Amino acid sequence: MTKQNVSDPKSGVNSTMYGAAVAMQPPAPPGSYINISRKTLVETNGGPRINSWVDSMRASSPTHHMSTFLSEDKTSWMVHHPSALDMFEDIISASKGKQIVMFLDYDGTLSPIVDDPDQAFMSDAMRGTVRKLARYFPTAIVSGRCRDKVYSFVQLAELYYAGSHGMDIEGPSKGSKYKKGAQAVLFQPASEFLPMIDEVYKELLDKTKSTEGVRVEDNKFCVSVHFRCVDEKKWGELALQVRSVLKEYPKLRLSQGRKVLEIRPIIKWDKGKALEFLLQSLGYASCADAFPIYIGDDRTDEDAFKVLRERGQGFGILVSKTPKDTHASYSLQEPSEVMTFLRRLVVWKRLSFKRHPKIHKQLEG
Ligand SMILES: O=P(O)(O)OC[C@H]1O[C@H](O[C@H]2O[C@H](CO)[C@@H](O)[C@H](O)[C@H]2O)[C@H](O)[C@@H](O)[C@@H]1O
Repeated sequence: MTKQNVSDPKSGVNSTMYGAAVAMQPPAPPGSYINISRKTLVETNGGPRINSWVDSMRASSPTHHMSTFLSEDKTSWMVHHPSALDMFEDIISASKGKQIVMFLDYDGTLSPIVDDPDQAFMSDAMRGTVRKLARYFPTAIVSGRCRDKVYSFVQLAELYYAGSHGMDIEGPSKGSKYKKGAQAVLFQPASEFLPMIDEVYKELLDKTKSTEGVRVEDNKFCVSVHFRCVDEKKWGELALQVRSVLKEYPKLRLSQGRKVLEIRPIIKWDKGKALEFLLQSLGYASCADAFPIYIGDDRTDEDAFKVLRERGQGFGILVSKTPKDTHASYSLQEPSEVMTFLRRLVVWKRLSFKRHPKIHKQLEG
């Protein structure tokens, strides 16, 4: 899959671009992701670059089924990103002697993707599984959504939450029961951008109101413009509307998720930084102690997968039915497989506690 490192001298933002974000590039291959650079954002006025926006919008959430991929592509994908269920024993043995710390994305990982973002509920079975998981492992939800919103879906007070793509982090009110010295957490590195984000949210609402099916979501430190329900013929029009707002805001950047344009501050903070921050807050700054497992389905989760690869610590697991360009080590196909994987972790831990009942009692208490 095509992949380019792009440095924008204007904003100083370096972004990895996959596929068609640069003008006149061929369309991105299925399954790749795009960050639209500020250059593309501000230096053009319609024409071919809007076409590349539309290409990248198309590539952000491919509809291709696994059966449409060449068999060598599928084989190569499964060799390089095998199922985390098939590799469960290997994952466990790699974690030996370390505390597993769980990081879970929300949409597309714990809840299925649906048309209406307000209806993306997780099942009671998934909630029960995550509750049990958090009994045995420090667990954080890391989401692009506003923290309050994702909390209202998950409803588990014992978890850590990182909302707005990691720009709004809060720990459980009672603190961590896993590690002495874990700090109480509330961290909002983009708070100075709140008035700007609020302004942009309102402008985007106004500017896009004529486009049927568009949905603008206020995620507190970032804004999502959903085009899942917008007719594909209108994507160019929507791209123009969004660009006309954003060109006035050099301190904001645009990236893409699954049928969504994500607008956020250009600060160097993302889900990967949030993961590192949470590990440190939990008292696991040293790689020797902790084994992080991050499960996510989206472009923004790649920042966290990349951090784990670079640190050589733990693993990333990509939730996807189709081959994608990813820094994750393993794959799971859909939220139901995520639930199975989490349940196996719980069962494995319970069994190991049976062999060490004293530790079990301490944790349960
Ligand atoms: O980091 P996440 O928890 O995965 O959040 C990323 C975005 O997720 C939501 O949008 C996605 O899910 C919606 C509901 O299934 C779907 O309609 C939409 O097309 C997807 O992009 C959420 O609404 C966004 O605000 C998040 O940024």
